[in-house]
Amino acid sequence: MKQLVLIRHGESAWNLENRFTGWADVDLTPKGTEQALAAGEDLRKAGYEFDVAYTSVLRRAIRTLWHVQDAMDLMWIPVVHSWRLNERHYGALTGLNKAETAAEYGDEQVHIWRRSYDVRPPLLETRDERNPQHDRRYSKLATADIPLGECLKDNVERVLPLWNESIAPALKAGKRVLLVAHGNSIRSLIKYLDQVSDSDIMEINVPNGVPLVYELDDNLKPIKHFYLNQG
Ligand SMILES: O=C(O)[C@H](O)COP(=O)(O)O
Repeated sequence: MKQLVLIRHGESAWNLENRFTGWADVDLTPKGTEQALAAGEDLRKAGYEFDVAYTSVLRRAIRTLWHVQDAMDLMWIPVVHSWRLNERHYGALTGLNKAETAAEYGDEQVHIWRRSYDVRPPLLETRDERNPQHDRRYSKLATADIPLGECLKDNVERVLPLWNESIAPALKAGKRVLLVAHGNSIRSLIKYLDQVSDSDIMEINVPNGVPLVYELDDNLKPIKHFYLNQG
């Protein structure tokens, strides 16, 4: 049996302010820090161990992972940081308040932007200061790989190369994998692992800071999955 645990970062400043976040690099709130530490404590008490961790290049996920590693006394394990695990890029919606945007464009439009599988949000202009091309951490990426706005389908296509080239081989080699990422990069993995349909994935939401345990067979097909300490 192969073990993969997925954790969405703890509450961020913009989760609290109800703002579209995407690739904006906001930090955890005090509650987010508590959620991250509690996730680590719960995993430790339940006897989980990890051999390698994966996270994004965004601080809310990285700091969540740090707290989990700290609570588990696992600060020494190797960590892979990949832009491929970043949140879905929210394009020109980045930074806007979700309720105010719904009041302006309607609940239905905002639901489509937030949950449809293949409708992108309005894209950023190339010259927009929120364009990741201006950020040094993405300087080694091909321009074509740097998004100006993504739908979940784009996010799935960005996550899967990391899965195929690094995460799946680690699992197949018997490593117990901890992955701390974001609501939509985790939904992308759930969609792939459980072969969720394009319409059913719209109903799946991932809570902040609650470990989602996957037990996989030797071919990495899910045997079962469950949220730790959620019944
Ligand atoms: O990027 C964001 O705003 C959130 O992390 C996820 O947003 P969503 O719930 O609108 O997909």
